[in-house]
Amino acid sequence: MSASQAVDNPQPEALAERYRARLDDAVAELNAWVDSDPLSTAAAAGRLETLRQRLHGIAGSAASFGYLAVGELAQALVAQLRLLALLPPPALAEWQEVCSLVARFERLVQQGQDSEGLTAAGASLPANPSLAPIYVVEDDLELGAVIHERLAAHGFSVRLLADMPALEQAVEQDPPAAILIDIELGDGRLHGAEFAANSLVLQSQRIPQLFMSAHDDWEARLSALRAGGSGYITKPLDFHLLAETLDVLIGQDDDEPYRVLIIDDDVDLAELSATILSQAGLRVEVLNDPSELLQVLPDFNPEVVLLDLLMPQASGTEVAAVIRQRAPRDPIGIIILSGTANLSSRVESLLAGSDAYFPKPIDPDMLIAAVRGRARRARVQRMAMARDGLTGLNNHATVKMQLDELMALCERNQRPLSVAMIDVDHFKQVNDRYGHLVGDRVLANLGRLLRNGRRRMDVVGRYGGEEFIAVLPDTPLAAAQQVVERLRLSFQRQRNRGRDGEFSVTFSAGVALARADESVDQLIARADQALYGAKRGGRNRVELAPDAADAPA
Ligand SMILES: Nc1nc2c(ncn2[C@@H]2O[C@H](COP(=O)(O)OP(=O)(O)OP(=O)(O)O)[C@@H](O)[C@H]2O)c(=O)[nH]1
Repeated sequence: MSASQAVDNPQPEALAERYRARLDDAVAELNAWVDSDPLSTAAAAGRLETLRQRLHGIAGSAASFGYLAVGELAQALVAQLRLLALLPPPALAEWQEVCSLVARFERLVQQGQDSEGLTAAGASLPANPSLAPIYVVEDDLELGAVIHERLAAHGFSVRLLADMPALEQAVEQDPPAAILIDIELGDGRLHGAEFAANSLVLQSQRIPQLFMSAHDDWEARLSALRAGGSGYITKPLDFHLLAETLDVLIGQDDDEPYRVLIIDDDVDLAELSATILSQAGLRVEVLNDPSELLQVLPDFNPEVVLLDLLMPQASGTEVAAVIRQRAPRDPIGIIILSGTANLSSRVESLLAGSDAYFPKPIDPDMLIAAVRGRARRARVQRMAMARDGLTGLNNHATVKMQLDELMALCERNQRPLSVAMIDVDHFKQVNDRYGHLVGDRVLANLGRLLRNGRRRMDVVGRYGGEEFIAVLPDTPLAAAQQVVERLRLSFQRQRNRGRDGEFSVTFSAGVALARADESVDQLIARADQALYGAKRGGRNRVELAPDAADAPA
């Protein structure tokens, strides 16, 4: 295979078969080794190390193929072989333990799978071309294919790469949304992390990196951290946890500069602070008269306001109080700068709602750090307030506000806009049969699918309970229908884990095209009407609301 090639992804059934053959080979090799009286041969140490590595690979991958107990036993064998290698021969008691573990390993392999393994469903989800892919570097190709399959079922588009040079090349050609690297590539225990740490290509890009490893030790975690890893996940992989971790890593990717409003009657000082902050990459607006505050706040919507304490029109303390009164729940940061070291004015300004009080002159680095830190926190908190806690999607109020803005924009530009209301089918039965937590997970999966399946300009949100909304600007009805159909098929293929096995869930959807002069509520009501039609028509389908041309008069 050439360095830049992505790995072809074999069918899951073939993979399962291949994995079983790999286990059988390992059993045969272990038995041959035990029979060869290894304690007395000179080449024993080398062979033992090869076997140990082989078992280590199995320990990391077996659970993903449904051999949970085999994986656990392989782990125990690895530890026992390590011990054997350390002790001076003949370590008879340890050797007997190895023999008994090998016999148990063989029995477990013969018993077959004991947990959820690889199946065909979900293997061929359509990749969403508008979503930047996740690059996965895994030289155990079977495990790589499982990761590919599982992440695809969670709505990610995945590209599998066999080694780090292939990753570098792929990243240069087409940067991914995130990278998942097996830390133990090739022969080295930390090769993946070491390569990443020394790779100019990877270090020069700000792509989130996540490392996976069969080890959970300090050295491995530290090397992943030093390589720039933002996450570390252990094998056997919990794919839900992996998907959630990737969600967080990808969600952190926010390039929009922080916004700072400076209010200071001293024009020169205000300009100085503005220059320092602009050069640090922040967006800055300056007001020399605080009475203009209420006009500027809604449009500029800063994350931080930097206030002078003593101004002729109003004190910084009063301005801080007005900002807090105007929106008591808004986590906007307020920093007061003052030449006076007077304790009572400091206390007063903090009581009025400011977050920090710094004496002038403030050191530029200190100013940047203070503003950035508060801006980041304000942005994260604002995002959390605008989002639904379970799915991470926009909540009801936010999505309606965004729909309102997008409808106005599309109408101004004479572009079509479609809205889809999506409702999980028979969701009550899911809760009743598998429990609320499993139901929550189904909703979270649908949320992820919608988020990952959308184009940049689309807005998706959780409208309530098990109902979701997708707003598709610049999209006529037929195209919207196709988008929602694709999502419907993907969702139906997702496999969810319940206490008595796997199950799949479907949704119904109604799609409506916005009419001129229609309100947000009217548009949503028509999409809801179409959704009702889809439910009545048997569920697991997408219905269209009649558009203007053939709508009843
Ligand atoms: N687990 C979980 N369940 C929820 C959540 N929000 C709403 N539900 C449940 O979703 C179910 C919705 O049930 P129904 O409105 O009767 O509809 P349905 O069973 O989905 O049936 P159809 O929509 O007619 O296909 C109710 O049992 C709610 O309790 C949530 O956040 N988590």
